[in-house]
Parts: sequence; structure tokens; C-alpha cells
Amino acid sequence: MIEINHVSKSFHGKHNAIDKLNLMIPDGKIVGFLGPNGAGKSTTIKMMTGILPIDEGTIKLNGIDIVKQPLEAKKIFGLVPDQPDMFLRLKGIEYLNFIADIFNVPTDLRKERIEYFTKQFSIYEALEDYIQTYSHGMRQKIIVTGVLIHDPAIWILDEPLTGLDPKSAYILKEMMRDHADKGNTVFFSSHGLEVVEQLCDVVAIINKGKLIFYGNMDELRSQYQSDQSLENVFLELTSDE
Ligand SMILES: Nc1ncnc2c1ncn2[C@@H]1O[C@H](COP(=O)(O)OP(=O)(O)OP(=O)(O)O)[C@@H](O)[C@H]1O
Repeated sequence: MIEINHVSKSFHGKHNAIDKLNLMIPDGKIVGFLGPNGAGKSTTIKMMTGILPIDEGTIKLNGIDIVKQPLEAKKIFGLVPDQPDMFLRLKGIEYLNFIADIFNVPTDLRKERIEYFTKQFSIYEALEDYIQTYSHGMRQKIIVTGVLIHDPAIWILDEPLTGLDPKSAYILKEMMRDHADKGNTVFFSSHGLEVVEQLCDVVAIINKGKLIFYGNMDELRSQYQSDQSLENVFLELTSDE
């Protein structure tokens, strides 16, 4: 579970990019985080994961405060960031072993998981190559594999499906469903309304740093005209007028 309580964040003292945000992400559900460009999705995710400091408020992951107990909190979540261009000078296998070392994944288990997930994502053959030579989608898949290797309870994914081919996107969606069905937390941001509609049990919509909707698809539609497409509902909710 992730609890965001009264969180605000501003950059260079300007208006709040995140404005007194309250959001609870329960276990056992896939929660989609939607919002137009610049709404505050990545900033929220960066604060949740200890990448950006929080100006005001608290964020707890399974009851552990990310600011007060960062090391404890970092043991229990896996993050797929929106930019997968990391550790480019490592080979795929070196990156995965590095992650497995940090999280103390035993040798046999890491071998088994690396083989299983990289074969699923069709990057097994590229493990001996440098990440620098990988395509955007391959870089994303190696990062997703890094998260899966240490099997964290909480998955936080920033635009995880962007750039993935349909087969890999399908596999990742199935994994997200399976992880949530086991009672874990799955939180992801997306621009893709179709993905959100297909995959999410709960949708949180943010605009200008404020939460403007939280509920399931039926609740979202029932607040508006039920015959409207999600696209129309979304446009209406996030319009400036
Ligand atoms: N490092 C930064 N310095 C200054 N302003 C920033 C910084 N990071 C984010 N912002 C501002 O904070 C607001 C929220 O940005 P954020 O990247 O969180 O939005 P987003 O919802 O993830 O957008 P997108 O869908 O385009 O990725 C925007 O107004 C953005 O310009």
C-alpha cells in the first residue's frame, strides 16, 4: 500500500507542481495514474521513490516513510522510470547481476529469474551486449527485468508500456495483473487511455498537481454521461475551462 498524505512540491519557489496531494494506493489492485503533460505524475513518482525531496507532507510505502527510512522503503519497491537510459556502459547481464547483488538475490534464484524474464522479453540473446547498444524498448525491458529479479512487493512504473512491442506489452500487463492478484501493489502512470481502461481496477487522475478523480471506471463514467468515451471524460475533466 502507498499512502500519500498532504504532499506538496514546488520547483524554484514557483507555484506548487504538486499541491496538497492525498492519494491512497491499495494492495491487490492495479492503479493507473493519468493526467495531461505537466500534471505532476513523474514528480509524484519521484517523490514516492526518494528521488526528489518532498516540500510538505508524507509518503509511506507499506507503512514505511520514504523520507525517514529511505533504505528500508527502497527494499520493498521496484521502479521502472520513464527514461530507461541508465547504466549504458554495463552489459545487460552485468546490470542484472548488479541489481541482484544490491538486493541479495541468491545465485540460483537470480539465474533462474534472469533466464525466465529475459527469454519472455526476447532479450536473452542480448545479455552479453552493452546496454548502450540496446533500443529504447530493450532498455526498458532490461530495467523491468531488474525490478522483477528482486521481486518487490510494490511496483511503481512510470509510463512502462511506451516503446514496448505488442508482445512485450502484453507480457508486462499480464505480470502486473498477476502481481496485483497476489495482493501486491501495482501503480503505473500512463498517457494511454486504452491501456488504463483495459488494465486498471482504479484510476487516479491528476491535473495541475491536484487529484481530480479517484475511483473505478464505472464510477468515472457514472459521474459523467455514461455514453461518453473515456477520452471525452478525460478531456472534460482536465480542460482548463
Ligand atoms: N526539475 C524541474 N524543474 C522545474 N520544474 C519542473 C521540474 N520537474 C518538473 N517540473 C514541473 O512540474 C510540473 C509537473 O511535471 P511532471 O514532469 O511531474 O509532469 P507529468 O505529469 O509527469 O508530465 P508528462 O506527462 O509530460 O511526463 C510541470 O509544470 C513541470 O514543468
